[in-house]
Amino acid sequence: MADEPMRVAVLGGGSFGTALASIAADNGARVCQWLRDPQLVEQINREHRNSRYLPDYAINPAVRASSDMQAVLEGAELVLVAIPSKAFRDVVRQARPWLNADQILVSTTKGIQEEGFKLMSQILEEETGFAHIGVISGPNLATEIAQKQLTATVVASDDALTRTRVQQALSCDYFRVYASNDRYGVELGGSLKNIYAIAAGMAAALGMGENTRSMLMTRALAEMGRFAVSLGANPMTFLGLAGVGDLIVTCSSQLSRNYRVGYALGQGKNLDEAVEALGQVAEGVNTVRLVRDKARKDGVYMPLAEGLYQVLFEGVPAREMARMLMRGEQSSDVEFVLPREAVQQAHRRVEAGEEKP
Ligand SMILES: NC(=O)C1=CN([C@@H]2O[C@H](COP(=O)(O)OP(=O)(O)OC[C@H]3O[C@@H](n4cnc5c(N)ncnc54)[C@H](O)[C@@H]3O)[C@@H](O)[C@H]2O)C=CC1
Ligand SMILES: O=C(CO)COP(=O)(O)O
Repeated sequence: MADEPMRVAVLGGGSFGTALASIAADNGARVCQWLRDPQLVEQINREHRNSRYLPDYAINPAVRASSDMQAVLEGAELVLVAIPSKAFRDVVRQARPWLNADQILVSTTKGIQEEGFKLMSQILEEETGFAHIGVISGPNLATEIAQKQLTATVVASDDALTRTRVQQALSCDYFRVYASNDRYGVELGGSLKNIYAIAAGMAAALGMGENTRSMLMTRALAEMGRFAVSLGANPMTFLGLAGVGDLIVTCSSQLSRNYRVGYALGQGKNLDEAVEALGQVAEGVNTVRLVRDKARKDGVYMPLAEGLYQVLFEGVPAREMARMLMRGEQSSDVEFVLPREAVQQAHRRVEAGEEKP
């Protein structure tokens, strides 16, 4: 059986689902991709192109597209779910009758469900109760993958079979798959970085420079780590591709939709116009709201998420927010080395005259 090509199903006809389907087919797998739009199905099968979400790139002709979910899922060993977070649970429910416990189910979606603050692989688990569940996340701009730019991702699961099968299905000469057993941390990193990509796009549109971008990205990492700790997650995972790696790419590239939404806002568009002009999903818009609310509720200090929320939803001008953030409390560089509270206490003591030079 070792020589049999792996059977891979991809749910989702957007840019990432399409890019992943093509990688797996390049790697010799038998790939079926499910999408709703029959015209796009027809185009993928006939022209090997997805003009709606990934124009200008050739899809491996071996990818078969279909809007028949049952046909796509039956017999699949690996199922990649590349559906925006808002529709993720609905689509998994639709798929449920044709899923079975031997299959490996992997979310590729970087978003959070509002009810219960659930990540997508938790939804896979809840809806199926199966054991082989994982996520992939990392610096993976779909357009660059479609160009076969050298790229790496992380597969995260506490199930070794899931990690190994995903590595077998997707690793090829332009795509490298690293393994992690911290599913929650990897998935959380992928969702959180979208917030800061919006902020980085906005800063760029306002003419802010590379020092600013660097400050933003590094402080974003500090804030993400703080949030992870508050949720009992391991902040060390953010040192990898799914944390720092994804933060770098999405805070630096116009190919990131979150960055582009931020850029449009920085140019003076309102949120509805910016999202409308994009025509694709920018998960960070919803994530910033959910994370800001949760941080407030749990008492986690997240000034960047709070600031971005106020710009997006409260009408605070971005430049004004940047000024306020620069005048925020004096803080620690790496809080795992010097705790933030120690910096604040030292300030209080000096200001109270308790510490003389
Ligand atoms: N595009 C990228 O570069 C990357 C995207 N991702 C993640 O992948 C996830 C999927 O996004 P993309 O493919 O990029 O999105 P996209 O915006 O390119 O496409 C979304 C796809 O989902 C479909 N869809 C939406 N609602 C649906 C529903 N109710 N039923 C069936 N299909 C539905 C749309 O028709 C479309 O085919 C996102 O959460 C994103 O964070 C992750 C890494 C890279
Ligand atoms: O997650 C991504 C790249 O790793 C894609 O980012 P956008 O969703 O901002 O396009």
